[in-house]
Amino acid sequence: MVRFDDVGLRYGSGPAPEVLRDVSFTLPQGSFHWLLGPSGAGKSSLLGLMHLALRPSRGEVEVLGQPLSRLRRGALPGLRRRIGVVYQDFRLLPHLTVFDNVALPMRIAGRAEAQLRADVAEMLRWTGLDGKAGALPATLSGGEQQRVALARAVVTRPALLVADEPTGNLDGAQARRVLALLREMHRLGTTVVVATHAEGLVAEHPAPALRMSEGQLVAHG
Ligand SMILES: Nc1ncnc2c1ncn2[C@@H]1O[C@H](COP(=O)(O)OP(=O)(O)OP(=O)(O)O)[C@@H](O)[C@H]1O
Repeated sequence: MVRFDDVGLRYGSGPAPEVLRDVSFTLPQGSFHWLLGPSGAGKSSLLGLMHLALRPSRGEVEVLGQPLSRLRRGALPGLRRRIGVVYQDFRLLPHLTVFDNVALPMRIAGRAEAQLRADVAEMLRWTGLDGKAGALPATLSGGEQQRVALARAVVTRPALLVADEPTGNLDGAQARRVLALLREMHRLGTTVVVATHAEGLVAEHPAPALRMSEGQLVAHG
């Protein structure tokens, strides 16, 4: 479950204006939501709060049942590990192979190498990348890189998956494929939030949406 209660966010200190204002909503565990709104509306900022990269300037953010204001500092890494993130710009590590990029969160979590190999191999099959395990990111197409980013985000089977424009640079077929994988994660029980400008894709996959405008939530349903 994700709950925002009267959340405001301002970057930096001082009198900068809030980029998010009075944002309140609840996403039930296991739900799928689109996050919509024009460029600059605050979608990435909202997702940053959701995956705990940012802290609200006011209000309460509760993620996976944990209100952040009451979270012990030492509990933050463990909570973060239960959240998968697909970044707008992929953020793959260029010197690591596809396999090692996908394995990274499992290695950070201290998983045994034998178990990890099976899970990463399964994830590469699932995303249609099994022939690319040894490739470096720079040798892949945009769609392939996007699928590596997705495989890395879900390999630890996160309870919450947050995706920022995951079909941004993809053609229609690639975009549909990435979306099918996100819907499959949702079917398996993960709470999924997808920020997008791709209204065509949204029309093809009707689901509840959070709609942002100028830092405020203007529709939820
Ligand atoms: N690191 C930052 N420091 C200062 N201001 C920022 C920062 N990141 C975003 N902003 C500002 O916050 C506002 C919301 O930006 P945000 O990236 O959340 O919007 P968005 O809806 O995700 O846009 P897009 O669809 O173009 O990705 C914008 O005015 C932006 O300039």
